[in-house]
Amino acid sequence: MINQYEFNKRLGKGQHGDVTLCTDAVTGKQVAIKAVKRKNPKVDRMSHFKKRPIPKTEHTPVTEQLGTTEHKILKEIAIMKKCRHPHVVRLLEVIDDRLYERIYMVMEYLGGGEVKWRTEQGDPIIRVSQTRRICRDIILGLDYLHHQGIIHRDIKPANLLWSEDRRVVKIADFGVSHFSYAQRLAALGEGAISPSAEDPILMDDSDLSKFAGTPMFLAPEILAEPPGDDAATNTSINLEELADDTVETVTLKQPRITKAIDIWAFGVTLYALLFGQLPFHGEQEFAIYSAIKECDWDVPEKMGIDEIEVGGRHQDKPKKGQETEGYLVVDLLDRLLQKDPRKRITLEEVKVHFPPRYMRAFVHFDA
Ligand SMILES: Nc1ncnc2c1ncn2[C@@H]1O[C@H](COP(=O)(O)OP(=O)(O)OP(=O)(O)O)[C@@H](O)[C@H]1O
Repeated sequence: MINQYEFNKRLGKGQHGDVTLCTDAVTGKQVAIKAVKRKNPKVDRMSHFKKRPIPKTEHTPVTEQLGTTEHKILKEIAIMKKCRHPHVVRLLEVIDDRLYERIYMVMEYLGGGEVKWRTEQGDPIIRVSQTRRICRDIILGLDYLHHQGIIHRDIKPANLLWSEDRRVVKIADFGVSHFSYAQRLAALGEGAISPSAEDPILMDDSDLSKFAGTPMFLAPEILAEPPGDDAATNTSINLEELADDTVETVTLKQPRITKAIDIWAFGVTLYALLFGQLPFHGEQEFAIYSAIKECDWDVPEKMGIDEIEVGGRHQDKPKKGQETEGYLVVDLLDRLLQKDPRKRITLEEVKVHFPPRYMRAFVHFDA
């Protein structure tokens, strides 16, 4: 028990600690508590080993423990504290246990678990209509995050959690997320906020010198610069892990972290949910990276567990109003998986053509 929370059962294990289902003895409500050790010498040694000297940026690092477990957790907390949205997992309280050097993140509990995207045989596991609902929730959640200046950096099915009744999906896991003051300013208009109003830990952008995320979901602009020597140590990573669990952090010379990387990862996620497979393939990690950077993707004949006809990767443009669902899906994927981030569709554009409340099909484009 910690404060009024009774620990029930373990929900999962993250890199920095366990997530446990707990009951709030005062309200009787269930919550999920992530318990993290402030100091994790083993993880810190590994990240120190992987890290290169931090380049100077306009924002000076705010903490001496930069890059340590403690810094990562404090940043994750600062980011989650900013968020209050129906499609973003809510942080309810933080308990700082100085005696045992632990931080407890008390979060709302999402009882439906992670969004699953494939069967053991590698087939789709959900219906196309369900994928549409999940998409709507991600778009709304992501749009909110981007307006807050937050780039999630690890959008993938495993970081999307279902509510108990499976009506709602929420974006979770802000372990590698980044706060961009410039993006926040752009969303609000100049003069709307001052940097001093922000938590100093958020203003530290030294983490932009690294790419973080899950390899199969990384945007091509992140991979554009050849990864350093330390990336070579990753070549033996199991490909199944690459798709589901592994979060890599490798130093890059020129960061290109903008909100467009979340749009790309959303595109990969949409593809995964529809087809039960990923759009880019390769025997090894670097083959996958070059496929992401250089290759086009293809589509299976059918999508969803309901096996709806897709109609092929390149389809003739139908007359307005006569678009099949397959055509609309491929069109949307095409715009999400644009290799050039400047040409990639924005969430504003997706929303204009894809009003969430009237979502008959995936998207309607005039152009
Ligand atoms: N609010 C929540 N409600 C229900 N289950 C949750 C919640 N948050 C996390 N979980 C579950 O706990 C597991 C671990 O979550 P966590 O975010 O710590 O792990 P992770 O994704 O491996 O992150 P990291 O690598 O940053 O430690 C996840 O698999 C998730 O299913």
